[in-house]
Amino acid sequence: MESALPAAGFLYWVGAGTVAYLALRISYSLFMAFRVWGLGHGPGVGPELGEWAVVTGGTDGIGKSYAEELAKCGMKVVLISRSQDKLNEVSREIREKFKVETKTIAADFASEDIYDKIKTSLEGLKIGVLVNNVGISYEYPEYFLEIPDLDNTIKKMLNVNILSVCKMTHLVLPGMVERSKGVILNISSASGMNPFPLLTIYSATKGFVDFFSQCIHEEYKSKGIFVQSVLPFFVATKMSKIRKPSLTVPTSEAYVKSAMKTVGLKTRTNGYPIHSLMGTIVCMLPSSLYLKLSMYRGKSIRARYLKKAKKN
Ligand SMILES: CC/C=C\C/C=C\C/C=C\C/C=C\C/C=C\CCCC(=O)CC(=O)SCCNC(=O)CCNC(=O)[C@H](O)C(C)(C)COP(=O)(O)OP(=O)(O)OC[C@H]1O[C@@H](n2cnc3c(N)ncnc32)[C@H](O)[C@@H]1OP(=O)(O)O
Ligand SMILES: NC(=O)C1=CN([C@@H]2O[C@H](COP(=O)(O)OP(=O)(O)OC[C@H]3O[C@@H](n4cnc5c(N)ncnc54)[C@H](OP(=O)(O)O)[C@@H]3O)[C@@H](O)[C@H]2O)C=CC1
Repeated sequence: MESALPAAGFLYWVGAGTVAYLALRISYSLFMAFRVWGLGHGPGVGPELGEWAVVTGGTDGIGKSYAEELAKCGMKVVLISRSQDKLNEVSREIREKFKVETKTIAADFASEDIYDKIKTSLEGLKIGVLVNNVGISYEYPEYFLEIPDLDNTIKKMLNVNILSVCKMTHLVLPGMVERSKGVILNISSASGMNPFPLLTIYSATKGFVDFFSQCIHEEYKSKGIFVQSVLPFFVATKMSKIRKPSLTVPTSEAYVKSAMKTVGLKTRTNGYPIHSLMGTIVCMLPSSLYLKLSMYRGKSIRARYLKKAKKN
């Protein structure tokens, strides 16, 4: 009986400590959410950082929306993607709508020999913002060994999702450091925060982007550089193949408008209020439960995709 009492006291303090810790974490998250999305603040970007913004994969989806938001802030925009026709069309739209200068570079980030051309095209530009947005995912969630053309997929996905982030940062960061200012926005994914089976290679590349962003921010924040890791859940774009936006699946325009409010305030963000809530819940789940749920989710999308493919 006597020896049970100190144990009960110990458990009491462990319990109280855990409750206090969770209460503090939740209050801090709510305070930050209110500060970012409730109070709002001016754009954390603009020509004062350097007149040009560079957006990789800037002709569709999330990248196109970043290019438009940055142009709205008065920045000149460089768009980089594969198709010159799409580049011409989107850059014309941006020039006409926002009255800013634009530049285009046609390059395929699946290749490794494009960076000399990009370097030459960017020479002499004062780049204030780099958005490392380009990324590719699976056609549909699939088991590792069943991925069509696996060897080629591995190489392509690593080049587009990882190599592009490192190489573009290498090209742009020296100028930012020289001018002691600059913002780098790296588009990771919620599947880079927590593993997402059946999107295994993709999820792992996005984990790389998240770690890379956090480390570079820590290395260069004292030089006036702000690096952000953006971790969206599903957004309605060609990549997700979700056609109809919903409460949890915003359009890319709504997503980016919201994510831009976090620039300068948060080094890691899910970018959208409901996505942040989802991120908080997911991070509190035991990892075995999370993995079971995400595997279940992946399997159900896979089944729907394969059923649809069989019909067509
Ligand atoms: C609060 C959270 C609490 C607990 C969570 C617990 C556990 C965690 C579980 C899941 C984790 C959650 C999110 C994942 C994390 C990160 C995701 C990041 C994604 C990312 O980074 C980008 C990608 O890589 S996307 C993956 C690659 N692309 C694909 O796999 C495309 C596959 N999809 C398709 O081919 C088609 O969409 C389809 C065949 C599945 C359906 O097409 P269709 O018949 O044409 O139907 P609709 O497009 O009209 O859609 C109908 C409804 O289905 C929903 N839906 C469609 N696609 C998806 C999808 N990929 N993921 C989720 N939901 C999808 C769509 O919203 C419609 O819903 P309703 O309106 O409700 O009917
Ligand atoms: N949509 C979603 O649900 C989520 C997306 N993300 C991330 O957001 C980023 C953008 O995704 P999203 O907007 O959905 O993608 P989209 O497929 O809608 O757009 C992709 C853009 O990248 C360009 N692009 C694709 N492949 C290459 C390549 N090899 N070389 C050069 N450019 C290329 C495309 O232009 P073109 O085809 O002309 O080359 C297009 O401009 C990605 O990094 C993705 O991982 C993260 C979480 C969720």
